[in-house]
Amino acid sequence: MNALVATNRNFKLAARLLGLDSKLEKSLLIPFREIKVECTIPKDDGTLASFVGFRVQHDNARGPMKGGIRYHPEVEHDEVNALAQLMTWKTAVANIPYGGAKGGIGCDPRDLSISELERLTRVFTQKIHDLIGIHADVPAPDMGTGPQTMAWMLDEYSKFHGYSPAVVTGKPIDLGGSLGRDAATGRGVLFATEALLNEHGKAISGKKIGFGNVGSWAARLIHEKGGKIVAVSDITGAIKNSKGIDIPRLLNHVKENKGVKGFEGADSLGPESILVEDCDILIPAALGGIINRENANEIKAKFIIEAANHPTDPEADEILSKKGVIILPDIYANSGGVTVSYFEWVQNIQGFLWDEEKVNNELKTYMTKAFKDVKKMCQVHNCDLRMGAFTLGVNRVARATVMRGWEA
Ligand SMILES: NC(=O)C1=CN([C@@H]2O[C@H](COP(=O)(O)OP(=O)(O)OC[C@H]3O[C@@H](n4cnc5c(N)ncnc54)[C@H](OP(=O)(O)O)[C@@H]3O)[C@@H](O)[C@H]2O)C=CC1
Ligand SMILES: O=C(O)CCC(=O)C(=O)O
Repeated sequence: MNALVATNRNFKLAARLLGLDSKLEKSLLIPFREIKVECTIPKDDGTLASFVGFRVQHDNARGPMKGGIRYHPEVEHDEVNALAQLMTWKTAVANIPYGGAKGGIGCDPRDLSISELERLTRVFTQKIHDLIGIHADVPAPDMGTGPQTMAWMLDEYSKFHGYSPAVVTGKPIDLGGSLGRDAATGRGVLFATEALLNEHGKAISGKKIGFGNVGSWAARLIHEKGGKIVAVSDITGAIKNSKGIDIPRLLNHVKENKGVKGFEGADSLGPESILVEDCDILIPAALGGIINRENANEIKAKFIIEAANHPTDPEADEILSKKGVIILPDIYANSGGVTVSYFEWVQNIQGFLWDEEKVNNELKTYMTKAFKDVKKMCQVHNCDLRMGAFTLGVNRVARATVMRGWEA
């Protein structure tokens, strides 16, 4: 299912549960601003290459718009719109003073050299610099981007506006990045998983996950807590060891080989079959829409923790719910990244650096509080965790919108 259709469907279900006025519902759904830019760069061989870049600013009722920048071949209009909308509800669920945005460039970063990626990032920043800003819209990394991308964005933005570290988060530490941001989404996934399992009287045991920034940090931290990771995948392939994968050794292998493929100590798997492997907890941590009506019936996990954004189609949601599978939704489960981005922004504005322990403790406090808030909405509306999170987020944004004078 198209990502925007799926996200709109979840929003509308939440709006009905909340009894939102239909005009307010429509206004909350329509993005504040959609930016589409052409980015042409000279390649290293002297030829020109053109790419399309997007920034969708969905809503700013609760504060500056916030969300990552994705470099991936599948980046397109509807997907970026859906991701921007999810950011609006996510920042509200986390109860941090932001709205939502998302951006990206349709490109395969694996096919571009470092200098080509730098030129592309600088051209993109030149095209959007007057529409982002510390109190307007604050980008961060997402798939295919990282601290280096944010360093280039910061540098290019600062040429127009003066040195402004708080204009992006997820920066290198030397440029004002926060300790703990790199691990934050994965650490938040761990805290979210613990909160859910605790409620069900269980402890961390077997899992499987994608293996980028979020997936590899989640795997590392869950492994440290005694969890058994039985299968992981990335773009190079999927691997499995039902006795548990040696995660520290796998992390070294990935560093040296740029992927999980060829890891000794696990068998290789078809990329599709990883989702339906026998395990207690499934943690999708890559692309959207991978759990759908084609595979939902085959999933054996009892819990799904959505580290990725919108990994589960609404049709799959229905099938899984009938099977009794419990899904911890993206707008709560992966909110650790944007929460520590908020801490980074606060540190930059104050010109003060927190130690990592403070970052991690604050993150745990926010994640625990958000879990309780989501659960409360589940009780009020007699709904599942996804609708609990959506009603929580949408209600907070709706209230802020009305208080700011939407009626006028
Ligand atoms: N970074 C963050 O702070 C946050 C990220 N998220 C979400 O988490 C998810 C992962 O993001 P992040 O870890 O940052 O991104 P990364 O780019 O670090 O990792 C992405 C992972 O997905 C894999 N991948 C990419 N394309 C495919 C494909 N076609 N098939 C299978 N695997 C693929 C990559 O493989 P390979 O490494 O081999 O390319 C990699 O393992 C995304 O949904 C993102 O929106 C959510 C909240 C915050
Ligand atoms: O850290 C941020 O600002 C945004 C992270 C993000 O893109 C996400 O949560 O999906």
